[in-house]
Amino acid sequence: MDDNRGSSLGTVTDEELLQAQAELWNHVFAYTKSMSLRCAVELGIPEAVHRRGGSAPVSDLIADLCLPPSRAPYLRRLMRLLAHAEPDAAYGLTLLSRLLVSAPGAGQGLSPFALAMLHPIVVSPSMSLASWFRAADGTGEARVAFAALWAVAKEDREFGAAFNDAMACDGRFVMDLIVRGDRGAGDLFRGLTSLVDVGGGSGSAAKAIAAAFPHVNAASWRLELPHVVASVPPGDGGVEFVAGDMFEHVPKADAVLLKWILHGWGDEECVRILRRCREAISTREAGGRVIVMDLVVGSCPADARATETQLLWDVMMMGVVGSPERDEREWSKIFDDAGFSGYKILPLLGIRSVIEVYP
Ligand SMILES: C[S@@+](CC[C@H](N)C(=O)[O-])C[C@H]1O[C@@H](n2cnc3c(N)ncnc32)[C@H](O)[C@@H]1O
Repeated sequence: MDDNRGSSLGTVTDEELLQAQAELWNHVFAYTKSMSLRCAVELGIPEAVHRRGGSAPVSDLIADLCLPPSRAPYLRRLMRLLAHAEPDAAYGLTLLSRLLVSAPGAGQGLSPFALAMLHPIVVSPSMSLASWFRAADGTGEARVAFAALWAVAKEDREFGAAFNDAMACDGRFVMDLIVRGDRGAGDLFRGLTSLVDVGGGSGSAAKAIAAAFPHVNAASWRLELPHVVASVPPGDGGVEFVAGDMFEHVPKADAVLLKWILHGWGDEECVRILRRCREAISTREAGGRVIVMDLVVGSCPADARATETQLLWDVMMMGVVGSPERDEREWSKIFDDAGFSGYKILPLLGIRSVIEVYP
């Protein structure tokens, strides 16, 4: 194993690299915390917590603030992020509500200051989580609005190129760790004779797997949307591209890789994708499995900073794409609903995990 990355840094271990990546995300998504605080203030949460004597379960907040009941799981996520930084979540919220509602001498507290300083223009252009929370129950229009924002961003050529670069860069980063196998991840692809990388993007992950594991190389595909396939030169990286839609059909193979796919979709869509994957893979006895690379919220309980990064991702995904990250219980439910018989979570990628899901 060659652990020495770059002479100026001396020896950098895989663990440190993963920590550095999490730290980078903490900075990148720092605005998510401000966005969440603004949302809480706009919704009147500090006042509601204050009226309830300093603490209130989410169900009470939903009722007190007349928010649609369907928003309860999302409000729980928002409060989870806001409360996380405090050693004692309830105490932290009490303090926050005191500060914002009744700071001594401030008369009306500091809410107006927080609102001004956390104005959407400062925090995040054209995005108001609070209006999403207030949106009428069951309409889903806010999700559509966020999805539309996301789509506009993706249509922006500069953003599109940056997004694709980011994905390709992550594919190389993760696969380098896995392929070198220092963390026991090398076993993931052992024994497989074929693999489909569903939503494989630029293909950096599939290419790394094909190069490192020639037995998989014999029959590997990347399934991508037709316009993505059309944009890639033929013969790129020795991994064949297949144009298609993962909701309709996944080509047959021993295993399917879903790297950073499912966290972008709601539960129903995930179950549909996973059903197609289940139809595609070999039996469990023959080594068939779906390899999910995604975040399992709560997978690093002893590391408060890592957990914070997970919660930032959670609220960021909830706000931008409308689909939050999942904890183990939530993952387990969608695997069950898609007809899988079991799964194993391997916390191999820092704040992200590899989940092997068995037919
Ligand atoms: C977040 S990117 C992940 C890319 C890659 N797996 C990675 O981790 O770098 C999601 C990918 O899914 C692809 N995708 C979206 N909808 C799809 C569909 N219905 N069928 C196949 N691929 C799809 C997108 O084109 C995009 O490349």
